[in-house]
Amino acid sequence: MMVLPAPAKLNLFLYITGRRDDGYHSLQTLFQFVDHGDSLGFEAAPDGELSLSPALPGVAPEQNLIIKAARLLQSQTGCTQGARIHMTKRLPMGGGLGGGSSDAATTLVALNRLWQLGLSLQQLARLGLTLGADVPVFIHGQATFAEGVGDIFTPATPPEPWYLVLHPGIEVATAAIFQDPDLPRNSPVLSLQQRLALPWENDCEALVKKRHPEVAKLLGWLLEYAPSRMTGTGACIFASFDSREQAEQTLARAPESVHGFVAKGCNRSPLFGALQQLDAASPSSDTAT
Ligand SMILES: C[C@](O)(CO)[C@H](O)COP(=O)(O)OP(=O)(O)OC[C@H]1O[C@@H](n2ccc(N)nc2=O)[C@H](O)[C@@H]1O
Ligand SMILES: Nc1ncnc2c1ncn2[C@@H]1O[C@H](COP(=O)(O)OP(=O)(O)OP(=O)(O)O)[C@@H](O)[C@H]1O
Repeated sequence: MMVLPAPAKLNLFLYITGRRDDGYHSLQTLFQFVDHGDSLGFEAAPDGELSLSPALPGVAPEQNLIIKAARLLQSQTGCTQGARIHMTKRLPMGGGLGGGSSDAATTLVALNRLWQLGLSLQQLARLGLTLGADVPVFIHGQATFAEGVGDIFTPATPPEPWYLVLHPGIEVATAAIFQDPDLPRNSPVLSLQQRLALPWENDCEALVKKRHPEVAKLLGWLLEYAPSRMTGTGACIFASFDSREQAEQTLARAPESVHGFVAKGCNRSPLFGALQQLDAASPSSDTAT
């Protein structure tokens, strides 16, 4: 079985700079990966058959982004092969950690390899964008300053601290936040250098705190220990630390009902480290470049 990670992302900052006529928002955001996430296992199956286990509570298999990604790849390439996919879900859903998008990205990269389709990362990213706004970032696997509607990328190398990520126990619907009239949408468009030099903020944070007091309460608690922010449209929040120990000590002090994890920031996605290990084990296998 080919086992590959589907890591979480953090939006180290997120500014909303406008709204297009189609309702999508223009953003300036800095993506970084962490070395914690879901894990997916892939095995070839005959006759185009696709299966996923275990099922994700509340998500019908055909709605799962893993199956959607696999079907998309089959239909776009005419591939008649199938796959049995096993999922170890660790990332909370609707957490702003990009779990669904990361699962879709890992599925596209893995099946391109398993089925020997030979698509480039560029081609996979273009397919992935139809599944979710963040899928291309996970496919390119490099920390990125994203602009436009999240589709214009400039590689970036922010510091790679240890993070404590906390989940306030609620799910935030991304679309509802983007539809809320109270969302600020007028941050200035600045260069990456300017953005890096200014304090890092998230334009969705005040609104999500207002709509979800659980987020406000937990963020207030975490800010006592370290600089902290929300990722994406929430609900998760994160704080950065110089050492793993400091992050773990803070997690140990968190209120009992709060779930969280400690992870290292990575400017290169753990997915690509895992693919390199597969290459080293079988150098002749097909790899997207
Ligand atoms: C804001 C981010 O969390 C930053 O990482 C993501 O770009 C959101 O990614 P996502 O949850 O995969 O979002 P999608 O499923 O693509 O879009 C969900 C909804 O968010 C809104 N949306 C999303 C991205 C964007 N640039 N403008 C938007 O207005 C749209 O209403 C869309 O229907
Ligand atoms: N494999 C999957 N993993 C997680 N969610 C999935 C998956 N497939 C479909 N979904 C659906 O997508 C929704 C969003 O899940 P996801 O974990 O990607 O949210 P998120 O972390 O808030 O993403 P983002 O940071 O991109 O806003 C879920 O509520 C669920 O209904």
